[in-house]
Amino acid sequence: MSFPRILAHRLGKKFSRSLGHSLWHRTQDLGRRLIGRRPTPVLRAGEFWAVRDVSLEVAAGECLGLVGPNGAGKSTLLRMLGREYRPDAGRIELRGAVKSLIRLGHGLQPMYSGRENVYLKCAELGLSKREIDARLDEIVAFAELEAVLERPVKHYSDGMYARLEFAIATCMPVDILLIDEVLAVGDVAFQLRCLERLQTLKREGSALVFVSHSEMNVLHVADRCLLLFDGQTVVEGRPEAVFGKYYEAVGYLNRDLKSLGVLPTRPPDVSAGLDFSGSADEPLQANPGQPLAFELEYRAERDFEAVDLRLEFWNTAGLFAASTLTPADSRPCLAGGRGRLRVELPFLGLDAGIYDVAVSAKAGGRDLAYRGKARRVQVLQTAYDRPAGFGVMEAHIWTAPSGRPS
Ligand SMILES: Nc1ncnc2c1ncn2[C@@H]1O[C@H](COP(=O)(O)OP(=O)(O)OP(=O)(O)O)[C@@H](O)[C@H]1O
Repeated sequence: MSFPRILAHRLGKKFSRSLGHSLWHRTQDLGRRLIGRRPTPVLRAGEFWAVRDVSLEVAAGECLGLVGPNGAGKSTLLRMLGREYRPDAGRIELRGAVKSLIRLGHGLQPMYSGRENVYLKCAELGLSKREIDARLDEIVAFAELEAVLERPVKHYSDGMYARLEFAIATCMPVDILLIDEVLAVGDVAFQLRCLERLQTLKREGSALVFVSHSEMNVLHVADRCLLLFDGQTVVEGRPEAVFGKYYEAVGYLNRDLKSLGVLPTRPPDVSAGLDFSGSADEPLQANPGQPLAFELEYRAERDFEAVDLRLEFWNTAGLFAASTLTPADSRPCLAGGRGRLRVELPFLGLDAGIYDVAVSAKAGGRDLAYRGKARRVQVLQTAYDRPAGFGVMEAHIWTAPSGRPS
């Protein structure tokens, strides 16, 4: 049975807005601690609460996500849990060894090779030489660094460095793992491997606290989430519900952003005289902001005139990301039997990630088909300055052999 590994009760952490105040207050706090008293629970001149009155509990085998806008207090809370910051209020009880993955890029020896770092860091984690020998290949394969294993890690890119550090830190079960936005440096494939690794750690009984701005990553791994605003918990609950509230709150606070409302769920597959075969092949690879073209296979029980086709893109966490809008003159007529449709999107308005492409078909006001997983598309991370995200995309569709409609 799972038991709480982390218990935090009414945690608070204050910071000062200026260095002068900070030095003065720290000296006062030190004086109080020396005589066995806690720092004053009231705010002094220039101070503010970075985290205030936050309570949480994380069981073995569970992952708690911490979400919220920049400056909400997520990292400060995590650092208190990792004993890096001493709380100014409240108390923390940790049952088991704690591993923090808060700032990747500081934990390796720059002059040593990747291989030497694996041995050094794994030995620090308590593994014997024989145990490290047995894990070396797996760690290196996970980080995909076979080709550079003998190079000093100071010559690694930021992403390579972070991959090795993550692979080493998670190569064995840990009681409590604190993770702060460390996946952001890796490419999409590595992020997915990391999420799977975190799932494995959960199954092995680790308690995880995971800070991320990536909704997809949080939904993948977190069982519950806390939404923080201005250092305080405003909502706690299932990740989907917490993100729903988060969007609502952001819309409310900024006034000019609309609430996204209730997130739709993927409908069941339907086939009424028309069906699309799903494809479990390798995902199609695409780039944000670039065109995307592919073919879809269908089977129609009879001829259908002017079929209105719509594509939907659902991310791997099952969240709706985008759909297409097809011009009225781009409604193909489908001949009975088997056939293929050619689909072209001139501009792919999606962020990096893996998406299931769902296809829905209507004709004469009737639903003919809905196929939730007709294709898979992997949108690659290219540049951060390309427009991408939620939205509606233009699409042109026609029957494959006969070419473009006139
Ligand atoms: N060492 C520090 N000294 C003074 N202020 C700090 C310190 N660390 C954090 N803060 C402040 O505390 C508040 C909470 O910061 P924190 O880094 O915890 O937020 P966050 O939710 O992790 O933000 P982000 O999403 O941008 O990483 C912010 O106002 C930040 O400026």
